[in-house]
Amino acid sequence: MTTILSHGNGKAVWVPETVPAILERAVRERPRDIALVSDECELTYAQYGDAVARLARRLSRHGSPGDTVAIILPNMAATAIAIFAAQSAGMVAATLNPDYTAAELAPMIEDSAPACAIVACDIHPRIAHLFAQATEILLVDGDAAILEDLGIGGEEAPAGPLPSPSPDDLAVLQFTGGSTGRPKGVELTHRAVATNVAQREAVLPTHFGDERILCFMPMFHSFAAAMCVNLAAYCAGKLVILPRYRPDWVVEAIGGHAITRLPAGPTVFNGLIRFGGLTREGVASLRCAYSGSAPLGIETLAQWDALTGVPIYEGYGQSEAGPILTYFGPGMNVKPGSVGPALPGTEVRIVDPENPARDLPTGEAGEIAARGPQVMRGYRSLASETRATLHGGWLHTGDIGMLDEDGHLTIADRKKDMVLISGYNVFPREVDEALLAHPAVAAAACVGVPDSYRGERLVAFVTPADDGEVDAEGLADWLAERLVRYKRPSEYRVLRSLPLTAAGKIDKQALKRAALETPAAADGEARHVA
Ligand SMILES: Nc1ncnc2c1ncn2[C@@H]1O[C@H](COP(=O)(O)OP(=O)(O)OP(=O)(O)O)[C@@H](O)[C@H]1O
Repeated sequence: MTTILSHGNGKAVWVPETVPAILERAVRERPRDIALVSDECELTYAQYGDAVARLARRLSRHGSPGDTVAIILPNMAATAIAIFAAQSAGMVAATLNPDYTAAELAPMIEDSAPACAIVACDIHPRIAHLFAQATEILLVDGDAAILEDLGIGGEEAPAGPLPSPSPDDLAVLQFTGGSTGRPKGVELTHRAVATNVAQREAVLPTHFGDERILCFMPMFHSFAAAMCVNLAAYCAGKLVILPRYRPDWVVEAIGGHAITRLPAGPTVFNGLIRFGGLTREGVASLRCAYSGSAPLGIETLAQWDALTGVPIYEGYGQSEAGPILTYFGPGMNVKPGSVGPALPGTEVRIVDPENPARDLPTGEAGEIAARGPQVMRGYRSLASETRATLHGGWLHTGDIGMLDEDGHLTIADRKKDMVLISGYNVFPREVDEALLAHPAVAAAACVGVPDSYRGERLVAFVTPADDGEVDAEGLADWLAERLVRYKRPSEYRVLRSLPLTAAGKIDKQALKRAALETPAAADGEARHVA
């Protein structure tokens, strides 16, 4: 059975009840269309569906519905196949970052307690000891090898259908990006994930059977799972998978595959602008780009627009929310710096961070709370964190933001990144934006560190644009014209590049650690100005 989700301007979209149903529709309606393209393979929807069914059968032999399947693969077609296969077998897909060290993966594997693990051959030797004896390990030596192993394209008859999981069963165990601490395992049901795909569709409609989507964002992360893997299957589009982000590969793939949709994080848009290989003609096939997972600078948006003319729609969410809560879409009055209105079926409130029962008025900054079908069931094995995050169906996001009179949300910062200087709340993101607007700055991030006099102070990290020079005094003068004194950093450090998390966000934890070290730290040159 399918249901209809009504949307602001009256359009109705299909709401799948489970995640496998998304792929099943594409297989049924577009069997001969190309579904997946990677370095090693090109699969039609019929072959994609067949590969998923065969792998699901194999997984079912080694585990039961409700068991977890750990998927530790780089970006490749097998990753998408493995996710759908686990879910089609009624099991729970847990995608883990293949670049993590064994020590980083250990707690996630312990929390997942996987019945099966699908692991890349070259990664396996260094993590083999983390799995329990009973875990069945399927090794993957490239897309071509796994497809051959599954018998895809051979003479064998296609595998028959599998029993469907129910909407309230768990579909995904999604580990958070770890930007603010140890990654937490978020439990999402089929209903949460499948409804969230339809909610996104209601705001950002696709053309069924006529989309080409580029995937270079890490597939283990919730953004790529939603905006690449599930989005492509929902619209029966072609998913072109790159092993990772490299600006020249991205530019080449956009032209070579006539890509229509480009999901990316802000650091990618920045990188592509600076790469210099983008032309209007080169991106003529793009209908739009999607930004999410971290703040898109107003400056980046303006530069991208001037260079390409392609709209970027920005949204906001977190792994705990299926993962999307808000998005701008075509036909909306897009306001730079804002992340759009709540998706249909989603409520967003701003509450007092000290007293979550108290709503704050329009325009006032407070903690973002959200409610909707996409919200998680809870964190795996972290009952007290779950109780602290979910109250009566409301997800307390740990992000600070405000709503305007149109119901559009603006993110000020993460609660954990907010800094208290001489009794004033300072959002480092506002200072980052002001620094980014300086023509000599390519990237900027400020972090708070303890200060015996002011309580906390800000340390700014910047990278120079085009390998030029950034002058700390110049930056201080620039900010003096734009920000009140207490918001200005007390120290500036210049780095060749800013550290990124595995999900491609600026790693503020690493910067905090660097800020606490002696000023003449590692990679950069430190200059005190106040
Ligand atoms: N458009 C956006 N603008 C600003 N911040 C965003 C945006 N989209 C997402 N974010 C940030 O990313 C967070 C969600 O990221 P994710 O679920 O990957 O985990 P993480 O927060 O990076 O890691 P952890 O929860 O482990 O610290 C949000 O809570 C928010 O802080």
